[in-house]
Amino acid sequence: MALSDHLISPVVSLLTCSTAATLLLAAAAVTAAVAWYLFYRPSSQEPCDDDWSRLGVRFPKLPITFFGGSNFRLKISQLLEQYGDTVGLRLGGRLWLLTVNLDLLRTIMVKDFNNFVDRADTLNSNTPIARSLFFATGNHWRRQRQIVSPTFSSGKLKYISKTVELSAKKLADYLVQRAKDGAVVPIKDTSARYSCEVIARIAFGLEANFIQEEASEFFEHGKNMLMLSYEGISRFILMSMHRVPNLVDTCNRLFKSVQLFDAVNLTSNTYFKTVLTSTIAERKMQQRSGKERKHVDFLDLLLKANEAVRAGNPEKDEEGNASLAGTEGVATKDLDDEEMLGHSMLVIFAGLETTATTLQMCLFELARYPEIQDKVYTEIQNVLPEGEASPEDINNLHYTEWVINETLRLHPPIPTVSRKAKETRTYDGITIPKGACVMIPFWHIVMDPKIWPEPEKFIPERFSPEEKDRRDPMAFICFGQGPRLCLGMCLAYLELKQALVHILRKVKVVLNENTEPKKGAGGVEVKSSGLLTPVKPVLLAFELRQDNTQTPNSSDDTN
Ligand code: HEM
Repeated sequence: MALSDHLISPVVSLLTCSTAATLLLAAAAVTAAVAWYLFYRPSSQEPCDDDWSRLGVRFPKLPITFFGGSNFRLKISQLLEQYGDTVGLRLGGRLWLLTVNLDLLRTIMVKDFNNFVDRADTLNSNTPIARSLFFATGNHWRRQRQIVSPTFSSGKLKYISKTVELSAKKLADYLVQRAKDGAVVPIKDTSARYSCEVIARIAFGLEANFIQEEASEFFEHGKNMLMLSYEGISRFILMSMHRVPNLVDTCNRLFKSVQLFDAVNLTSNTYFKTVLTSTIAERKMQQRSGKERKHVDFLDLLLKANEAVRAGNPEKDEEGNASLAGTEGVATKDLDDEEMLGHSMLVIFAGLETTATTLQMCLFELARYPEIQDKVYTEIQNVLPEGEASPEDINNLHYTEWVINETLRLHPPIPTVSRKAKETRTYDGITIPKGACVMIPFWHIVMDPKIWPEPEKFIPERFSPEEKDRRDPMAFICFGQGPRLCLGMCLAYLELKQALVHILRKVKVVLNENTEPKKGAGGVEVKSSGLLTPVKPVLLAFELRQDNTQTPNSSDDTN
């Protein structure tokens, strides 16, 4: 299911501190057991619902459950195999349309976007992040997206490119050191430190040094901002109680109104509120005094964009506007302090895990396929053999980008997204009723052999211009699609390419007897749902590429 369904679904929202967590976890487990007994028994043979039959959609006659040994991905694949590319379901008391039909997805995500602006769930939280772009609905989303989109455009990236590069060099130096030590590297943690450092620096201008530093409050709170650990229980309860009408919506309203449960870790919320509130206030004062800062960051850009809205002249930017094409409404009110805070926290949350997972899996694939790594290295040597990598140089790394895309195809960090229908609509005989949710499993689309021959193989050339022209663009939607596309896509490519340039110039990434997986042992086994997570932490080894015996000094902090 969607990120919001898996990670922040109502019951994930249950817990905010460890004592309460233990009690509530126990209560949730008992509730789940009772619910399981009352609403779903594996022996039950009676049809669970036929709502979808009059809507022109095929649907399973027996209740669907994701428990009792089944796993989410497998179940979804079985359903699609059995019923075709579009299947009607009832889960958590809601109607869900599961579809991998690319024409229908184009209609939902792009052509008729105005009827599918919202994702399936909002965040059960009373903290600022719950009001941010990812979780906003309808006109609240439109207004925020219009204000923040121009600040994330590729044109604006030139302001922050040098700052990203600084962290990429530090990452490479760190790996050189590990190569000299002969140590294996828990690459997810290292990649997460890199992406978190980049965000702290480019988003808020903070003097972050997370790559080398063992303990960092910002990094720890960034990783733990949302209560991910209760994901399993939330799914268990929601998926099982399919017969309770409007269960999810009722839980959402209840948990939010009683204020007992919060999907956000409140300690992390307080930490970020303190750090970010003072940073925002300081920056506002600087802007009022007309002082120009040496290094521009996203906060500066956001304050300017907000000021423009207040002055009645919202920023225009070809990408920002294009990303809102086909939507209604214009931003007439600037972001208030709470919204600024929420947006800042969202950038940390949305940018940290996704980019770190992609870098982790990309380095693993390069270690697994040394000949592909050699090609990336050769391209880097040809395009920018040494010195600084400007955004233009980075744009010319075509093969490197194919490798990143192939990594995203095989390992999409967010494997599923969702949409919710505002009104009832019929497309080609399929009716999606008002309030129904659409489940879009990317990982299923990107493994379809009709679209991607030999889908399990890592073949970067699939993304050459000729191959791309032959394919429906909806077949590769790992950043989403339409006006609600990932806001940080250009930034993610910049971060990933800068990291690869500086790492591969200095070291080779390899698998050996001490790595996880070991050399020749095949792929990485991942957990079946939610954000893409390997079952065992991936450990990679690095070898010096040339004379890197000197103590690294390339990353002197010039900020
Ligand atoms: C490889 C890295 C990344 C991947 C694969 C990724 C993927 C996604 C996906 C699938 C969505 C949902 C799109 C949809 O519903 O159509 C999304 C939304 C979003 N992403 Fe990313 N993302 C990445 C990096 C980032 C970064 C670096 C940032 C910001 C710093 C970011 C900020 C956001 C935001 C704010 C949204 C919500 C957009 C909205 O609702 O309007 N993402 N991302």
